[in-house]
Amino acid sequence: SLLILRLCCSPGTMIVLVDLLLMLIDLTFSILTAVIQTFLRPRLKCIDGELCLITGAGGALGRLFALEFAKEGARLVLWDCNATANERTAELVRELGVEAHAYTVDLSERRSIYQAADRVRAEVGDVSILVNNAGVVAGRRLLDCPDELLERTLLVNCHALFWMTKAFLPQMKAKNHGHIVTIASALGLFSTACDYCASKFGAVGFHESLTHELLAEDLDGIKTTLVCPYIVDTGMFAGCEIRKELKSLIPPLQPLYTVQQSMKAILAEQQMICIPRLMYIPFLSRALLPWEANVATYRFMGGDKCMLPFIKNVEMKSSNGNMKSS
Ligand SMILES: NC(=O)C1=CN([C@@H]2O[C@H](COP(=O)(O)OP(=O)(O)OC[C@H]3O[C@@H](n4cnc5c(N)ncnc54)[C@H](OP(=O)(O)O)[C@@H]3O)[C@@H](O)[C@H]2O)C=CC1
Ligand SMILES: CC1=C(/C=C/C(C)=C/C=C/C(C)=C/C=O)C(C)(C)CCC1
Repeated sequence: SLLILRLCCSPGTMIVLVDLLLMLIDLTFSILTAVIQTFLRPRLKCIDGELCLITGAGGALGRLFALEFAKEGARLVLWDCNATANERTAELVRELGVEAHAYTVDLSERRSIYQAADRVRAEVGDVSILVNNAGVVAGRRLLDCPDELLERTLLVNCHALFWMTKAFLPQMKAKNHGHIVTIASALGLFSTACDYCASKFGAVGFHESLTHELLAEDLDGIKTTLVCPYIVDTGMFAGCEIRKELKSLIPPLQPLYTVQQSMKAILAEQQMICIPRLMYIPFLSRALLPWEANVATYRFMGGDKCMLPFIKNVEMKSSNGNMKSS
C-alpha cells in the first residue's frame, strides 16, 4: 500500500490526474455546447472577398455551391473536367457580378491537379476556401465493373482530396486561415452494395485525419467541414431507392436544400453535417448494433438492394451507348 501511495503521489501521476480532470471538463463542455448549439441559431462567418475553389463546379451541386458562395461575396475558382458545363457555371456566377475563373482539370490525374493549382496561384491568388465536391460512381456490380472505372472512383472521390489539400494547404497554413470542405456522403458513414462507398469512407477518414493533424499543430484558424448527404435528386444516382412504402419517410433531397444546409454548416464552421439529420441514426446504429441487427434493418428498409435499379439504369444506358456507337 506504501508503494501504491508513493505511485499516486508521484509528480507524473499527479500530472496525469490533472490532465484527466481537464479532459473531463473539456468533454462535458463540448457535449453541452453541441446540445445547446442544436437549438440555437449559430453565428455565421463572413466570407466576403475570400477566394473559394470548388471542384466539380459544372455539376449539379457544384454549380449551386458556386452560386451560394458568390451570393456570400466570395470570389470563385471553378474546376471541372467538363469545360462547357464549368464555363456555364462561371457565366452564371459572373451574372451575379462576382469574379469567376474556370479551369478544366482532370481530378483523376495528380499531375493535372498540381499543374492547375500552380496556375491558380499565379493567375488568381491564394485559395482560402476549398470545396472538394467532385465525385463519380461506376454503378456496376463489383465483378461486372471494369478495373479502370473502379480505380476512377477511388482516384476522384478519395485520392484527389490528398492532392488538392497538398496543393492548397501550405498557403492556408502560412496565414493560419482557411477552410477545407469535403463533400462526402451518407454512404461514407454506413454502406450498401456499391463501388462508391469505399471511396466515400476514404473521404470521411481523410477529413478526420486532416482535422486531427491541424488541431495537433494548433492551426485553429484552418477549419474543416464534412458534408454527408443522403440521395440528392441530381441524376447522379437515378433509380437508387429504398422500399417503396417507406420512400416518402426519407425522400431524396432537393439539390438546393442540400446546398443551403451545407452552406449553413460551412459558415457556422460546423465540423460535420448529415443531411437530413435522420442519417445520424444508421451512422450510430452501424457503430452500436451487431452486424446482423444492421442487416435486418437494411433488409426491412430496402437499404440492402437500393442500388439495384440504379445499376440497371447504368447498364441500360451503357448498352444503348454501345448500340449507338456500333
Ligand atoms: N447526387 C447524390 O445523390 C449525392 C451526391 N453526393 C456527392 O456530391 C458531389 C456532387 O454530386 P452531384 O452534383 O450530384 O454530381 P454531378 O455528377 O452532377 O457533378 C459532379 C461533377 O464532377 C465532375 N467530375 C467528374 N469526374 C471528374 C474529374 N475526374 N475531374 C474533374 N471533374 C470531374 C463531373 O463532370 P462530368 O459530368 O463530365 O462527369 C460533374 O461536373 C459528389 O461528390 C457526390 O459524390 C453525395 C451524396 C448524394
Ligand atoms: C443503406 C441504408 C439505407 C439507405 C440508404 C441509401 C439509399 C443511401 C443512398 C445514398 C446516396 C445515393 C448517397 C450518395 O452519395 C437506409 C434506408 C437509410 C437505412 C439504413 C441502411
